[in-house]
Amino acid sequence: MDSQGATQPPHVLIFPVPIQGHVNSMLKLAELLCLSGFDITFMVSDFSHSRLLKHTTVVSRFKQYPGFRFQSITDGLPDDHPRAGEQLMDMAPSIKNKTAPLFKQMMVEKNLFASESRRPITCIIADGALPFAGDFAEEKGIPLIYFRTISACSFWAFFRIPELIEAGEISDEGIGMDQLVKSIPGMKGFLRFRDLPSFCRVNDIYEPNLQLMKSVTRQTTRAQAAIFNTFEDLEGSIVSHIRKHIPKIFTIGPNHSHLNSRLAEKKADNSILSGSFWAEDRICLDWLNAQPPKSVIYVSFGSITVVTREQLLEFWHGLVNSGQRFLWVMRPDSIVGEDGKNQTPIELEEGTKARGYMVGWAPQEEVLNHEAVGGFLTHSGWNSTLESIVVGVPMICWPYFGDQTTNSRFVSEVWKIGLDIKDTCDREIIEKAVRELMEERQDEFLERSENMAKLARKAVSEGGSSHCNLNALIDYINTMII
Ligand SMILES: O=c1ccn([C@@H]2O[C@H](COP(=O)(O)OP(=O)(O)O[C@H]3O[C@H](CO)[C@@H](O)[C@H](O)[C@H]3O)[C@@H](O)[C@H]2O)c(=O)[nH]1
Ligand SMILES: C[C@H]1CC[C@@H]2C(C(=O)O)=CO[C@@H](O)[C@@H]21
Repeated sequence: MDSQGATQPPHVLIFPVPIQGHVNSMLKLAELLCLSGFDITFMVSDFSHSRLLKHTTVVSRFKQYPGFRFQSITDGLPDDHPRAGEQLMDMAPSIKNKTAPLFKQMMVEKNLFASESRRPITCIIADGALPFAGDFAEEKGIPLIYFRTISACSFWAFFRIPELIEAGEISDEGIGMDQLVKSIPGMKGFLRFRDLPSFCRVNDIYEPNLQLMKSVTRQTTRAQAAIFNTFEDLEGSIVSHIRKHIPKIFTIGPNHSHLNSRLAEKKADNSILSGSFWAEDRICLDWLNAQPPKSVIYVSFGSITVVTREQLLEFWHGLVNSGQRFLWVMRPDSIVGEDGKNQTPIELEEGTKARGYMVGWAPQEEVLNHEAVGGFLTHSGWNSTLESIVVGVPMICWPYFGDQTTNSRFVSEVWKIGLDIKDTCDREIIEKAVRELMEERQDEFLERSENMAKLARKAVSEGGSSHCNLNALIDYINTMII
């Protein structure tokens, strides 16, 4: 045992990219590790910290774990920066130039967050999209584990960018959108160019975001281990390809469901841990209570997607014309472009009054778990995808960017639990897809989705793959202080 003595547990620094989808899954990880008695310092941007304080109960929730602390740091962007849509990528240089040096300084000045009751940080679990955390860990000789908040399938596609470029599959001349991609083992025969992560859609292979994603993904291999928010029955065959490059991988997901399962085992309060950056409108649950089972399609495009008014109207017409009930999340900051002067057509207002309900932000995990919900029109963010999978809700995928274009192909072609309407935004296509998912092929989609849900729940129950892997991860982190 080292000089801190046998009594103090490992002290883990958890550091997500400060955006909703990354903070959510890493907060769940934090509570999972708190349950095993670890001390945790959770590093979060000032912006997301203030959102968490305003819209969630994280402070009282984590009070039950005396070894847990939040530490906030700037993301380098002004407060009024939108942090959504195309401007999201402004975060990469601002984190690199402003957050990274400050992080280093803070770690040194605060003596790796050591105090009388806590060891200095014994292990860093950093978001894999934060390479500077890896630089710091290497420089100081602190064990590093990268946590990937995206799916294994999209990570593997990102990982193969050098081979895709080498083979001319991402090229300055471009290849056909429907051309099958050959350079990704495990995805031959169904992955088309259009299903690659959206950063691959370039005319110039030196395009900065493509190069950034290429290097960010490849540097994952320098960590001692990686954690994926997925489960073996879902993505084990893809993970086995990644293991050839990163031998120690812990698949412990779906994290949100794993947390519920561990809390239930401990007979602790297993209410949902919300990390929402917006106020959750809980009245929509009352509206859902009044709807028949599996009759509502839930519509949400996550925290970053923005749509033009034109696109919004296509969705709206498609939903109203489908004749199905819908619950639609429209974030206050999610409509761009147009001047907003256009009036909403009267038939849409009437169709919405009759069968729809709109909110600014929903308690999504609860909504998806509600018996009235029978489908999810989603942007295919990885958390949303997993949250839908766990409760057996089939999806219509309308990916917006990044990993989502790959996730949606796996939903439709590999797991066959939904439809992929990427690269279209047309009221007739939307209407047809909604009818197909909610009526014509509902039984077929529900059957496959429910089977996958059983596998997900098995993975996070005692003896399941994710459950065993989390135990192994905890043992592994414990060995770091012996
Ligand atoms: O009304 C809402 C809408 C969403 N959510 C939650 O917000 C999270 C959204 O996460 P995700 O579905 O992953 O989407 P993004 O917010 O877009 O997440 C970013 O991070 C993900 C994880 O890396 C990536 O998969 C996405 O592509 C990236 O955009 C989920 O936990 C939802 O439950 C709510 O609680 N209420
Ligand atoms: C916001 C994008 C940058 C990082 C995220 C990501 C990752 O590798 O973690 C991939 O694609 C996007 O969804 C995210």
